[in-house]
Amino acid sequence: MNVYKFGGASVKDAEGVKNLFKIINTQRENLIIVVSAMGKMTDALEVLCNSYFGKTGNIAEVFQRIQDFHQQIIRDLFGSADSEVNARVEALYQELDTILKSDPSLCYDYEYDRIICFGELLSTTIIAAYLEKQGRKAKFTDIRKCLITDQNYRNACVDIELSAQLCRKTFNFQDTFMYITQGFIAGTTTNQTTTLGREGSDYTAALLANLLDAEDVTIWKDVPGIMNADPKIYENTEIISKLSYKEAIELSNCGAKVIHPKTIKPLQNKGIPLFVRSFLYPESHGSVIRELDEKLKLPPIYINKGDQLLLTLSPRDFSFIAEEKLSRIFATLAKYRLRLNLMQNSAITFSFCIDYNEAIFESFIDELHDEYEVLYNKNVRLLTIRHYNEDIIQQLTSHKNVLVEQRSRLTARFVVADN
Ligand SMILES: Nc1ncnc2c1ncn2[C@@H]1O[C@H](COP(=O)(O)OP(=O)(O)O)[C@@H](O)[C@H]1O
Ligand SMILES: N[C@@H](CC(=O)OP(=O)(O)O)C(=O)O
Repeated sequence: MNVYKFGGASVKDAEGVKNLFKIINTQRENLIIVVSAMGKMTDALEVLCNSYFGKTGNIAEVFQRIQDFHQQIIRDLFGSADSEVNARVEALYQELDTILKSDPSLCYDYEYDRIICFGELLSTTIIAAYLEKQGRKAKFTDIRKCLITDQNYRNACVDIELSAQLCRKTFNFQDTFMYITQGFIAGTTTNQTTTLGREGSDYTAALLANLLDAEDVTIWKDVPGIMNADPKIYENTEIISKLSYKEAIELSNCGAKVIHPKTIKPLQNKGIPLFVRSFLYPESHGSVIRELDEKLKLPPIYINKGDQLLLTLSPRDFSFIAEEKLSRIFATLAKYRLRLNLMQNSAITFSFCIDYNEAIFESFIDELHDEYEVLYNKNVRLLTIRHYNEDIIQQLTSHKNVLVEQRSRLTARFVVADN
């Protein structure tokens, strides 16, 4: 059995859906198709959720834009005559409308998950109907019934044992050899919707592959494979055709957007290969991530993580930054769900980089202020160079304002202020 994952970029319009059909149509093995929301629909649903929760009043307008986007794709795929797909999609709009007309609870994260899931529910409903129309029926499966998580809304943690049982029952391949299901979303034992963290559909594909012992996973992207840098930012990038799991974990963890960081572990645990291939050139092999015996000679790989906040804390009482202080700083980071992207300490300072988040910036700093003098730089970027050499460091950092620098045997990291 294989798992294919199609992200938002691959199904951003009717042409994308037709292309998905062409790709899966060549497949002869048992297959699970995992799909994300179409195009930028998760961003649009976030705006809708914020309007609903903050009662800002333009709910109807945003909701209409979301419906118009999907209706255009439906018209392009089915013409105006297909009433069945329209009925299914209309039922989803109704369900969402009912939520939007009720008063929100006090829990933003709960409201977020029950609204944001409609991106994936709409995309899989439309694509399932299109595949059926083309004569390649894929069984529509609501992942929320079998991928079970705790109630940590927006960043839920999967109950592996229960999900394994339920997923094996659901994806049993007895009456079909193809399923279509949603990435990113999941459910609780009490039928609440949860999500696995933004861009978590790659992770869903890896989880399903692990739970069902898939042969391999392919994620279809708008790039030829894993490149030595983001081809949308840098020129003259080259494809890396083979990578070890360990290397892939390091890259995604440093911010290489091409794979979600949580994706690799479930695959590594079962030795399942991950292919990253281009949906634009499906005949090309792309990249494969797997257990590798040989030591690969890799070119310098560089990752640019923008919109970072660099903070430097110095205790007001001039005491040392020791374990107790660090553990309190970590607890504050965990409270705000902030992930450390880089850290460095001296006797009386602790510096770290996190993703900048306007919504919590002030209260986070306020919380640290009593105990520390807090200095910060907004709008910096974190540049990571794996397998570095002096030439590439020179090329990427010369004439730049480097605020922090760290080097280990394989990795060099720089916090850079561009202005
Ligand atoms: N090293 C890299 N190799 C390839 N793509 C990369 C790399 N680093 C960042 N990217 C970016 O990742 C994007 C694909 O990931 P993403 O947009 O999350 O896909 P999707 O949402 O379709 O799953 C590419 O368009 C590219 O800009
Ligand atoms: N739609 C979700 C999940 C996801 O993984 O999407 P994509 O595969 O398009 O990155 C998001 O945008 O966060």
